[in-house]
Amino acid sequence: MKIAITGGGSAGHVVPALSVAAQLRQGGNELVYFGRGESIEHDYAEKAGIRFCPVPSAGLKRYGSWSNLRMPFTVLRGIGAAWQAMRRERPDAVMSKGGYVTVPVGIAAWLCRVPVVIHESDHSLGLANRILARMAARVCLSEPSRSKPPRWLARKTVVTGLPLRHDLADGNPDRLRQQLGIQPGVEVLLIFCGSSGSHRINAAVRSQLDQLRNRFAVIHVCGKGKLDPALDGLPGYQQVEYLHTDMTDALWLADLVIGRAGATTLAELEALGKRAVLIPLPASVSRGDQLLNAEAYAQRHRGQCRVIQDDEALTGGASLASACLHLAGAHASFSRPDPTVIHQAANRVADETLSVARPRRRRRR
Ligand SMILES: CC(=O)N[C@H]1[C@@H](OP(=O)(O)OP(=O)(O)OC[C@H]2O[C@@H](n3ccc(=O)[nH]c3=O)[C@H](O)[C@@H]2O)O[C@H](CO)[C@@H](O)[C@@H]1O
Repeated sequence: MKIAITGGGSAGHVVPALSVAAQLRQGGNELVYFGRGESIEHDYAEKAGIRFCPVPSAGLKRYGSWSNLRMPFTVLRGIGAAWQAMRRERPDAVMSKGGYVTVPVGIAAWLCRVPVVIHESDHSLGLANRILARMAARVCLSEPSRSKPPRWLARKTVVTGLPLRHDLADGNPDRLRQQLGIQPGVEVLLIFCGSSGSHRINAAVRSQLDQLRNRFAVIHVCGKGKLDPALDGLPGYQQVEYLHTDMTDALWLADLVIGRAGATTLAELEALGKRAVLIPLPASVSRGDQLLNAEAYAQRHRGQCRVIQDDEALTGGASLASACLHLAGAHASFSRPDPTVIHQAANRVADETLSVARPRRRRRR
């Protein structure tokens, strides 16, 4: 079969999309990725060796912005580009992982009668998935819905779990420890805030570096363009913009993680049994799912997780440092993850996609 994958805007969508892609490829299926040109999805698809079809798209800014006026026209252009690519590529199904780029792709697939499977990681459907749910053949969820869905939606919904990064079972923490020159026995604090980093959390961490470095070797993933050159070479502190292939090793190496509460990040921390200080994205700048994600994680991992609100208290940084010191040395439940469990959700989404695929005739290239 030939499957088109789409999903983008942030790694929280792209990482799971690629783990489903890896399962599909293992089963001998042909892949093509639909996403925005020069984007995070383009980088990841290229690294995974998946052919890429660029599709223009734009999302709605939650704070009033003039660019919202242009958005419908960009989406229309995107539908046109995706429609043309769909007619050329003739995929048998589309697996759509969320993010605004999926809207023109999903609509074009629906117009071309290509079955679409969507996956939602969060507690409630994101805007793109809400738009595509009616057109989708299948709606995959990470966990059972908290509210009763309408009958038309319940009929096509399946709970698959959240596809975890496909190399999560293969971490090699010693390699990274050696590469970064961290002494054996020193506890490692890994800080990363989703895929783009957070100015506010970076500032809070930097204001407490002396305390944190006293207790931990600190690996700070700051986000693109968010490094502080003044801190280069500071003993016990390493800053990087982004971790690509090293991310799994960093997750394995970390004794404690400071992060946002994106669903993909939390699923990774959960799979590896990591202690965490979570600072969920506030409802003022999101639809509030991270608050629910963080609360649920803290309840499941009592004594191993602290949740701090992103407010004035965070800006001072002291609450962040004291939460880290409180959790330092706490008993952690890390265990080597079982690869079958790691690949389970990606496998299920791949199976759902193949089950709705409609084989079509393709022109010979
Ligand atoms: C601001 C926003 O809308 N965030 C949403 C976005 O999260 P966003 O994409 O920001 O973040 P997530 O925490 O869900 O996932 C981040 C992913 O990036 C990876 N990573 C991160 C940093 C790095 O240097 N290298 C790397 O590989 C992480 O391992 C993880 O796989 O999608 C999630 C899943 O739908 C939602 O729950 C979040 O609410």
